[in-house]
Amino acid sequence: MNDSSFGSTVFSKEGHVLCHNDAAADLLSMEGPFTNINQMPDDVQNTFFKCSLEGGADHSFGAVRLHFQRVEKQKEYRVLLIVYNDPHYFELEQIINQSFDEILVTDGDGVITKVSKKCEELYGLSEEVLIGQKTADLANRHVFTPSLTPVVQKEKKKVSCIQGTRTGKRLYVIGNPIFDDDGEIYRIVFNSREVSEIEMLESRLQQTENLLNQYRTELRQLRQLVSGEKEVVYQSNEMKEVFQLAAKVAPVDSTVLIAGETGVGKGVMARYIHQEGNRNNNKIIEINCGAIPENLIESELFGYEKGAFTGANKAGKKGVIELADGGTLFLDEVADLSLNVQVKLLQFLQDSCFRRVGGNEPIHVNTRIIAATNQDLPQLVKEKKFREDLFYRLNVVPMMIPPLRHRKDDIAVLVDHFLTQLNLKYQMNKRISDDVYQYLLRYHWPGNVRELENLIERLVVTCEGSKVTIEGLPTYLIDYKSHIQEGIVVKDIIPLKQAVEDLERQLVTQAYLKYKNTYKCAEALQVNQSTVVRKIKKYAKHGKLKNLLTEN
Ligand SMILES: Nc1ncnc2c1ncn2[C@@H]1O[C@H](COP(=O)(O)OP(=O)(O)OP(=O)(O)O)[C@@H](O)[C@H]1O
Repeated sequence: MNDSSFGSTVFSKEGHVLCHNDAAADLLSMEGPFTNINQMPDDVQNTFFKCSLEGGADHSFGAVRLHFQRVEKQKEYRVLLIVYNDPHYFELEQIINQSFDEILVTDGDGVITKVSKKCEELYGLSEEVLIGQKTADLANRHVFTPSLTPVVQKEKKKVSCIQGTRTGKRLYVIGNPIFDDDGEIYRIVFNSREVSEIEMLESRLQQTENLLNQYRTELRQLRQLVSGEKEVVYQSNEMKEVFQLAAKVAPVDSTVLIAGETGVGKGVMARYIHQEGNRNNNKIIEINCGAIPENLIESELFGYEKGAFTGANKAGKKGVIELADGGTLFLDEVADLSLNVQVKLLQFLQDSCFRRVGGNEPIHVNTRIIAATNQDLPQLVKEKKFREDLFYRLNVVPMMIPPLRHRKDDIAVLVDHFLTQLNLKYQMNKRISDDVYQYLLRYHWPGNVRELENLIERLVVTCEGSKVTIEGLPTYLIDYKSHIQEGIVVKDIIPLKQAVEDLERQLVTQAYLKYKNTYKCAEALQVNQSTVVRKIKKYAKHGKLKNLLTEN
């Protein structure tokens, strides 16, 4: 006890000094040996009595700190006084004891030099009992097993394990070596935490993450509502494939030609590609080539020099190709461009440079082009209404967005998405009944996603109550269902296989007679174009189809 740099005194509960070391007398500036608490200053005595009542007390005495601790000894108790002359040590002691983890420190040989108060809870042994013991002996006595000390000593780095304790707890323990100047282990610090606590923290973390995701979604929806920016949702395998392609083309500068019926989401896709690409710090400019009069579209695209034509801005004007420099230009309805403008666009795509209307100077820009059309461009090329060379230039990466009726798996997610947005927008909480979903799934959606979006808005706004039911549906949706159900009239009983083939042949032949184009047939029959080609081959061996194909 006399070797310690701390002052230590042990009292009986009545205040008799049972023993003390020299440092205690030194630090308290008292003549030793002292025999009773009443020989000490009043404030020290008061702290002693406070400790007796409460089990522990701290006190500052001049430059030193006193720490009283009540130690239960069978039927009586004793009070231990520890005097620190180093306030930092006292502070460290407090920090260790406040730590959420149990902290146990050994020397390089595994002899415990320090433990935090939590040890009693985890191992069922007090600080006084544990200090001075070897972790290997404690492991042998199953106070905790296995001992991590030999592993840290061997590995000489941070290691961890799961320990069991004699109190029946499971601990996650991390052992960290501390080295002296010679690179030898001088201390090992172990941090232990109950596994159930970790599991509880994990589950809390999970709950917090879920909440965070929910807030993120709400924030994104609110942002979209405020900025008008639209989110893209899809579920079908068809759209998954389209988006995989979009993810591949987004980071490169290749020109993309997006084909698809009106309202399928070609504009949405163009914005998605721009947003996911490297140009998203710059803007995407969208222009509907079909909505601008033919005599204006050239100057709109390429700009004009001052005095280029009567009525022009005196200073001249930049066109959208120039304005989108560094970003993306989305040419919607590209098939509507006149042949003259097509030539100029082709030149730009080849050289990345153009001349303004009325200008001679070539202007170089770095603008990515994404084009879209709902027309059959190869057919327009055949009819010489669209330049073949421009078609190939635009069609570097072709992308086809299927009509909604060919990807019915998207309908439910789109409905939910629009419903959430509209509920947010109109501060409502409307839901859609299951039978309404069935009608929505059956319908053929000629106006595609746009039509669906508009219908949902109409239903949300006009339906009474919190649920949209079939009574609120427009009659064309209800009638469409009955049309499908009535379908084909059976007059006679024939083998099913033969009936199916007959019907298939008739439908394929009629469709091909009408459209003379496999893509249009596929659309009318609501199957893939490859299926139409296969069926035509199958049924063309004889009959009308054979004649038709030989005529062509
Ligand atoms: N996958 C989707 N997720 C969410 N909204 C979509 C999706 N696809 C389309 N929409 C919505 O449908 C509407 C029509 O989309 P968009 O204007 O992009 O179609 P489009 O094919 O470019 O039509 P058009 O041929 O008439 O120009 C828009 O309001 C768009 O936000």
